[in-house]
Amino acid sequence: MSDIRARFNINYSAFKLDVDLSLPGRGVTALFGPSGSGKTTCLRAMTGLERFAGSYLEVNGEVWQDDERDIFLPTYKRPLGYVFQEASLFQHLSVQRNLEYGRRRVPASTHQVSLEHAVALLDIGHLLQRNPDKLSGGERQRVAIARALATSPRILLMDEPLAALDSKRKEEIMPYLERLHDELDIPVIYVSHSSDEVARLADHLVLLESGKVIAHGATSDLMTRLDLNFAHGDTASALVVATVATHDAAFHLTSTEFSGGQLLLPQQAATIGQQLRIRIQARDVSLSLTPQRDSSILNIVAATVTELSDDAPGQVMIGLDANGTRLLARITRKSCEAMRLAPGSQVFAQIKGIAILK
Ligand SMILES: Nc1ncnc2c1ncn2[C@@H]1O[C@H](COP(=O)(O)OP(=O)(O)OP(=O)(O)O)[C@@H](O)[C@H]1O
Repeated sequence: MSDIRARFNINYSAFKLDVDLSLPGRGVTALFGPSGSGKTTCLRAMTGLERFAGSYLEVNGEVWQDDERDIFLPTYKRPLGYVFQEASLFQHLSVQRNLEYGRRRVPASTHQVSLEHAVALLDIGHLLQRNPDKLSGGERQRVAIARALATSPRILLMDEPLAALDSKRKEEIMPYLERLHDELDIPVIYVSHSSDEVARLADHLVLLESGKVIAHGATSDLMTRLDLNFAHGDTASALVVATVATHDAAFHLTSTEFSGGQLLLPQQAATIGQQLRIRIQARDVSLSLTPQRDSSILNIVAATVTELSDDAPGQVMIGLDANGTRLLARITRKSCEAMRLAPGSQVFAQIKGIAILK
C-alpha cells in the first residue's frame, strides 16, 4: 500500500502538469527535473493554495483532496510544513516569536514535535532572542525548517531549501537535513535540481520532465539506470550502503562490507555495524579483466557488466552488478572496444575515490 497518492492534472496556458504518483509515506522523496519541469507546481498543488479540478491527494490515510467526492481541505487545514528557497520569517519578531507564531497556527492537541525538540534538532537554541536580520542565510533557513516542524506537520514540503545558499552554507545545513531524515518520522517531499543533494538526502526519486513523470523509484536504482540522463555525465554515480566491519588504526582505514565485498575507507568515526551511505562516481571507477594485484588502488570489486551506453564523445557509461549492488564506470570507447566489453562480461572494478555521504 502506498502512503502518499498524488494525482494532479493542471492546465496553464503554456504548460501542462500530468502526474499520478504513489509515494512512500516516510523518508525523503526528491522531485528532480530541469527548470520549468513542474516541480514547484506539483508542490503547490499539494498545499491546496490553488484548486485544480480532477485532483486527488492522500497523505498517510487522510484524504486532503478528492474532486470526485468533492473533498477539498483548504490550505490552513492541511497539516503540512512548507520551506521555501528563501526563509520567509517575520523580520520584526525574534526567532523565538517566529517559532511560536507558526506553532499557534495549529491546535495544541495535534502537537507531536515539541518546540524544544525542533530547536534542538536544528541547533538554534543560541539564536532564539535574535531577529532574523541578524542571522546568516543558513541560520535563517534552519529557523524556517524548525518553524515548519514545530507545527507537527504530517508532511514537510521543501522547495529547493538550499538553492539560495553558497556552497559553504549548503555544507553547513546538510547535516541538519540528514538529522531530520534520521530522527523524525515525517515524510519529506524535496524539490531539487542538484544531483548532489538528491544523492545525499533522497530515498526515493521522482524525475519530472515537461510536466510528466519519466521515472520514479528508489534513488539508488534510478541513479544507475542508463536509459535516464541522471546516470550520465560528469556527476553520474552509484549509491552503496556499506556496513562498518573493522577499523585499522595503524593505517587509518575503516573496512566496510557490502553485497559486492569489501570497501576500505579513510578511517571513520563510526561504530562497528553502523551503515554508511557511500557515493561512487562513475568517473572514479576503471575496469580491468583480471584483478590487478600490483596496483595502489585498494578497492577492487568483482562485477558483471549489465549494460553499456554512449556518454560524452569518446566515453562509454558501463552499468555493473557487484553481487546485487549497482555500480557505474565511465571509461573511454577505445578501452571498451579493446576489452571487448559486452553485457555479461566479468570485470574487476577499480574504485579510485569514494565519498562518504553519511
Ligand atoms: N500560475 C501559473 N500560471 C501559468 N503558468 C504557470 C503558473 N505557475 C507556473 N507556471 C508555468 O509552469 C511551468 C512549470 O513551472 P514550475 O515552477 O513548476 O517549474 P519548476 O520545475 O519548479 O522550475 P524551477 O526549477 O525553475 O523552479 C513553467 O513554465 C511556469 O512558467
